[in-house]
Amino acid sequence: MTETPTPLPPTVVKLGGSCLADLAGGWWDDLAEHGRERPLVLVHGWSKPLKQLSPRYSEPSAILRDRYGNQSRWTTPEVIEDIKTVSAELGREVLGRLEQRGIAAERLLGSDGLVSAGEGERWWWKDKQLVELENLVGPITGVDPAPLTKLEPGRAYLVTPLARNAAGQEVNTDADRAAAAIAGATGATDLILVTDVAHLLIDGEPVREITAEAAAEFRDKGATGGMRKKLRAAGEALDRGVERVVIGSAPVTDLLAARTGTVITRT
Ligand SMILES: Nc1ncnc2c1ncn2[C@@H]1O[C@H](COP(=O)(O)OP(=O)(O)O)[C@@H](O)[C@H]1O
Ligand SMILES: CC(=O)N[C@@H](CCC(=O)OP(=O)(O)O)C(=O)O
Repeated sequence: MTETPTPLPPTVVKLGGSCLADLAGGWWDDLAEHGRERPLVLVHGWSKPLKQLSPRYSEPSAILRDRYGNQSRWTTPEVIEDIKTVSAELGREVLGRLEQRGIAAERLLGSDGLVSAGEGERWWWKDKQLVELENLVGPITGVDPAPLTKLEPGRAYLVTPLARNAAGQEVNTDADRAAAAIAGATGATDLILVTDVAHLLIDGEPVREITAEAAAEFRDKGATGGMRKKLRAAGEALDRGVERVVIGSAPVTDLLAARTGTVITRT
């Protein structure tokens, strides 16, 4: 009797928009080496590429805050189009780099059946005022891994984390939290959040290891901006069964082995 092999869970790597343009050749060699052993799901951000597309994405009004202090991009249909434009360009580059190194890579929009979103917030802090506005951003309500049909060593997916809401609209989501939801839904043991800082800093000191509980405490009391989103994503990933979340910057071989960066675990 022939046995069906148990599918290998993927490694999920979130590529921060802050650093994507600067990732040098060695980075891709390391990632491809890992990709020959394990299926890869890469989830990318776009904060810096959008700023490079237009100066309006550097204006303070481009980013809103909800009543709890969480940041979110002010997203209109035009912004969704710009996200798709920069993501298509990023996709060509990332897929090219992986394919040169022998990894068959495919690009997916989260909104094409992978990520669903719920009703978004209506009240937002914009230009220091709390205003009611329609923001095309939704909280992630589910991930259907069915479009990830080829989770095999030697293959990678690059996911653009847009989502689809119940009304069928395409909405923006937070890329770190989307990566966490995808890691949970695919049974990934590791979620790697690659960014432009080597560690989480607490009181100016780099943190090597931290529990989910301590990370959540820092998130609620002292974390700001992009790191606040990452800590929120890390907590959600661990709640969904991921064993460890690593936040840091290249070299990626060390990040993937948790030899560098900040490692967050349940206990
Ligand atoms: N406590 C902290 N430790 C480290 N980085 C922090 C902290 N608080 C805020 N940050 C900021 O978070 C940024 C990373 O988040 P973000 O800009 O969203 O990156 P990415 O585009 O990679 O997701 C860092 O560049 C740093 O400026
Ligand atoms: C809702 C919301 O704000 N979404 C984020 C998603 C991209 C992202 O998170 O990009 P980084 O990885 O570069 O931070 C945004 O549009 O900026």
